[in-house]
Amino acid sequence: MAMTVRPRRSVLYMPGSNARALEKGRSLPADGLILDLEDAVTPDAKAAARDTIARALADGGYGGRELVVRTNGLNTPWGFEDLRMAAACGADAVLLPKVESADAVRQAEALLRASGSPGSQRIWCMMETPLGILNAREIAAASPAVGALVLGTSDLAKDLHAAHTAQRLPMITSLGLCLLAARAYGLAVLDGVHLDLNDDEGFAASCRQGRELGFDGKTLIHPKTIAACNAAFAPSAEDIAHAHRIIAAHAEAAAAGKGVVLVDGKLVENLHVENARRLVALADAIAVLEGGAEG
Ligand SMILES: CC(C)(COP(=O)(O)OP(=O)(O)OC[C@H]1O[C@@H](n2cnc3c(N)ncnc32)[C@H](O)[C@@H]1OP(=O)(O)O)[C@@H](O)C(=O)NCCC(=O)NCCSC(=O)C[C@H](O)C(=O)O
Ligand SMILES: [Mg+2]
Repeated sequence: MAMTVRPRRSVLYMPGSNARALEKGRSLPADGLILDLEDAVTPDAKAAARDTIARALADGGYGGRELVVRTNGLNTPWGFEDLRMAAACGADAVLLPKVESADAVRQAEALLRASGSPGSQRIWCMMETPLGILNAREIAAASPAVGALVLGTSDLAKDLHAAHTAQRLPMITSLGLCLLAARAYGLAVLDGVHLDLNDDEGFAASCRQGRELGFDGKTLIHPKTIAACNAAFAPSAEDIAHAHRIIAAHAEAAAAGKGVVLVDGKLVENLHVENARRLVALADAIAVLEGGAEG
């Protein structure tokens, strides 16, 4: 059975106020772009940034990259107008900041739909406050429109009074709760940003850890980190070859009336085949995206 998987290895934030960044986004090899109206934009630049994003999306040229607009909260002077623009701009998803309840998701969804947001436009939720993390399950289940949970580890570390450490132990409980909620409800889940742009080793380690934990990809703040992130979250050539061997060996066993088989001395059952199919589907989708990406 064919399986569709959308690659979300690397998702780059760019300030909506930075027209040069929005232009650059058309040729960067990120799987997704978050055009930000929230933390990266100063209050006096919010209205102009909203117009800049609307114009950039109307102009197009972003190829197969997934396009996401991060709005300000509805408890700010800009949230309502941001949602109205986001509903009409053609973005694939709207990213709500600091989501703490299912009600907040449903309120934003009602405003989006009333402003003309198409049914295909997803709602992504920033998970970045202690209450939001505690309510991860109800947020994930709030509406079929919810498409992804995105970790906001900077705000979260601040609110937890936690340190940013190499192993990220202070974050582990929160990462785990969001992963559980996302997987339980069939959502994508993206890891938070690595703030130190001079720390290549630490960045690589956090990508590795994110992938091992089960994240689909990582959010980024600078284009120079995209390639390493894409490599970390993509299946390797060996992974892909191994997945094909698992699928073939299991099919052969099934044809002989057996439900299990050994591959390289390891037991392979249906669940491993399912995993192998997902991995192959992801690799295929990456090949299509990279074949079609400009620049
Ligand atoms: C961090 C930066 C301010 C650094 O910018 P700059 O000094 O311009 O970097 P460079 O000179 O090295 O840039 C080289 C070229 O790359 C372009 N560039 C840089 N960053 C981006 C980007 N994010 N997207 C697209 N293009 C980018 C520059 O324009 C240069 O191009 P060229 O003219 O061709 O030389 C900057 O990187 C930046 O603003 N990053 C994004 C910051 C941001 O969005 N922050 C908010 C999101 S993170 C967050 O909120 C987390 C969450 O909420 C939480 O709580 O954890
Ligand atoms: Mg934040």
